[in-house]
Amino acid sequence: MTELARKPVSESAPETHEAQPLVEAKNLALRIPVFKAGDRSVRISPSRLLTDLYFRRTKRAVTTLLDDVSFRVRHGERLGIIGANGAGKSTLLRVLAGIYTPSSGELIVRGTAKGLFDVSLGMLQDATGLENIYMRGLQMGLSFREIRDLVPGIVEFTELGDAIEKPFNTYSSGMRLRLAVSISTMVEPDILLLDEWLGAGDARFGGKVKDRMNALVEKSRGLIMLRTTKS
Ligand SMILES: Nc1ncnc2c1ncn2[C@@H]1O[C@H](COP(=O)(O)OP(=O)(O)OP(=O)(O)O)[C@@H](O)[C@H]1O
Repeated sequence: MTELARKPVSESAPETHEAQPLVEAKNLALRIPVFKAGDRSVRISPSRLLTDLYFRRTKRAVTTLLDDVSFRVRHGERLGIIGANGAGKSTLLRVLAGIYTPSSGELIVRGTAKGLFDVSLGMLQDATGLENIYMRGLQMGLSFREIRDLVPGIVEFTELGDAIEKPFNTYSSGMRLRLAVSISTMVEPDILLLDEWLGAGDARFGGKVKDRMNALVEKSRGLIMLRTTKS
């Protein structure tokens, strides 16, 4: 396995040559250390020490979430990744979106790869809906001016009205979902990463979300979508 690099994933996405794949993953692996609750404690009880010694437990375990994953996605292609619960599908999307850096292997992403998954991730509980729009927009690489231009459309889509000025932690779960989905769909990525098809809120809002997602799918140059198998 080659030591990795998520090769320059240019956010300012130069027009890529259509002959080049949008995504090239070669032998990707992701290994992360897993801490047990007691690992960070300075107190070690004698019984805990003896148990760890008996089972020959090392202090830090490393778990392999992805191993030897290779694939390509070309312009116009739609790739479905099917696997059982816990197979590593969402983890793979997070690697493609740049949230996790692979431990080894090679990943080339030509263009912007953004996902409609973990939609509520990164919301600031004490900040208002509007402030969260700005925060998430900046995290997505947009400028203040770009966000400001997008705000009216986002706010309208949420149908939150004046509540957009209220703190996120005062929102109902349906309101949170509306805001999160509206923010997550505000930019059109080149490569769209979908974790199952999102069902959002009530039936009417769910219909709006479906329409918006269909539009994003049509505009994207490539699509990677997850589906969980039953067993
Ligand atoms: N940050 C983490 N630390 C430790 N283990 C993790 C972490 N994230 C995921 N895992 C583990 O990695 C495995 C893969 O998780 P992942 O969420 O990618 O699976 P999935 O295929 O998307 O599952 P599902 O269909 O249930 O959503 C699981 O066993 C999960 O417990």
